[in-house]
Amino acid sequence: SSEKNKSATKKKVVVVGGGLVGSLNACFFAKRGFEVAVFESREDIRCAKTVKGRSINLALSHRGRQALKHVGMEDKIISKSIPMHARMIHRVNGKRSPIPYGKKGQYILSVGRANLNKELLTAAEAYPNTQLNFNHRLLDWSPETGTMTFLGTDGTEKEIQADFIVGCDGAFSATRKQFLRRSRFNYSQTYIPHGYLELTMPPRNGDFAMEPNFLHIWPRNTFMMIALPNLDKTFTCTLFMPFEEFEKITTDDELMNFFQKYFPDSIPLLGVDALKRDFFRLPAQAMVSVKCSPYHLNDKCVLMGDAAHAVVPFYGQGMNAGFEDCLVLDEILDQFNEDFSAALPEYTRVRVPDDHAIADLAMYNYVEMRAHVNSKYFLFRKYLENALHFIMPRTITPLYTMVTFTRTRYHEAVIRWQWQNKVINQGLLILGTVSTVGLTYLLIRYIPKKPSITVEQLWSKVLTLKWFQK
Ligand SMILES: Cc1cc2nc3c(=O)[nH]c(=O)nc-3n(C[C@H](O)[C@H](O)[C@H](O)COP(=O)(O)OP(=O)(O)OC[C@H]3O[C@@H](n4cnc5c(N)ncnc54)[C@H](O)[C@@H]3O)c2cc1C
Ligand SMILES: COc1ccc2c(c1)CN(c1nc(C(=O)N(C)c3cc(Cl)c(F)cc3C(=O)O)c(Cl)s1)C2
Repeated sequence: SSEKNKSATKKKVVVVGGGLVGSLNACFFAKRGFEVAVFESREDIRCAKTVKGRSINLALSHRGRQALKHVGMEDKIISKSIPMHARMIHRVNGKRSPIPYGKKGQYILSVGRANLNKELLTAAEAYPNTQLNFNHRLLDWSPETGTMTFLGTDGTEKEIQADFIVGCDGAFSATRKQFLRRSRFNYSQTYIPHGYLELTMPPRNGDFAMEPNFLHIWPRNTFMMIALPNLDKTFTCTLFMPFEEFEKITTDDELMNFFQKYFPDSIPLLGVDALKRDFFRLPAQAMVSVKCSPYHLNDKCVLMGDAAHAVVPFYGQGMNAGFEDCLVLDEILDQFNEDFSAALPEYTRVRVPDDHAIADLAMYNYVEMRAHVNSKYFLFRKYLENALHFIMPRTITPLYTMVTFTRTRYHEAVIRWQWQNKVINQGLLILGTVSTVGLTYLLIRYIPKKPSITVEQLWSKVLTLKWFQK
């Protein structure tokens, strides 16, 4: 039948990794009518109790929402998330200052990672032409034949044939191994000296312990803590600190002294016992930044999400960028009428500059936050940006607004931001010069022509004074 022929002509797409990007990509390819097979090394998290080791919740913003919208998932995900309209800056003295993200409709969403992953897996599975395989770890694959080798839980190896492979297997991607063996493949990875550790802030009297619709931040230069709300009225607090600092805190007393010094207001909210338990439960996790190019290999394979570009989390964009990858490839497949041999090089040409730009931005923000962002500076910068945006809305748009609330290509947002900084610096220079010249003019203009006292008179007064002092 034509249906049979249609599916027969459509390629068999294998998605490696059933994480956030892999499961969303499965929806994108299934929606296009491809035969999709997802292979995920972990067990089906929908049956598992909790997912350990990754950030428990994430900030979803415009780019990610647009991708979810394309496969009809936006409303379902939003219904299980909490809007954050502003940041709440916590100062050492306990004072808190809200800074709105923008105009009324501009907010970001706190979503639970496990729930998001489950919803996307279920959405992918709902397509008749999609098959999910858990407990299958990719060992290797052949660019020549498209043969893929997976390791099952029982230790047996399984070979399957793929027409097209989408590597969504995260920062330590196995799919990427084949790319690393080829000439002209560029790869770099950087571990930052900071680690992160998650603490849970329980509800207080049955309700959120802090205002729920905020991204809470305790900026302390080298240290920083942020807290995002969860549907169960808890907050997940993520503490960022150099590993060598984590290593210095080995006892309850050292922990309490540290929190008393840097995050005093959070102690009663976290609860002393819960803080001690959570802090020593798991070691701090590392954060790595991975950049590579090209993202495609012939017309056989493409890397997407963290497998292509793992970024440090200091812009809350990793998942949003990975989700936008799915949307960009889909737009290009439309442009090239699904001709992979033309679409894949175009995807690399378009997407590499943008994903490298967000990787650089996130690293830049990490260095900024660590170097000199304490509460005052953070507040000053945000007020200045928002004020300039208010005065000249079409000329000055804060960088985080372009990154978080628009689909301005990441590398274009950086170019625009650099240009804006030049304009602001020149503006400040002109302002400085004009006010100096103006002030000097006023001084000269209004200082009395005829001095009320001559130099001789002034000198004789000085001598008299000196004489009195003897
Ligand atoms: C502390 C922290 C906070 C963050 N906060 C945010 C945020 O606020 N907003 C945001 O947008 N992003 C955030 N991120 C980034 C976000 O978590 C990642 O960008 C996102 O998870 C990438 O999704 P992915 O599917 O590409 O990779 P992953 O989520 O890593 O999924 C990869 C999947 O592939 C599987 N896999 C791995 N190897 C194999 C193999 N060989 N065979 C088969 N399967 C395999 C893994 O089991 C996993 O399920 C944060 C990250 C961290 C660490
Ligand atoms: C779950 O773990 C994590 C870890 C880090 C993040 C998130 C979730 C979500 N993050 C977001 N960052 C921005 C942003 O653009 N900037 C510049 C900020 C960057 C930092 Cl580091 C910060 F603390 C506040 C802002 C801010 O402006 O609020 C958003 Cl907008 S959301 C960072």
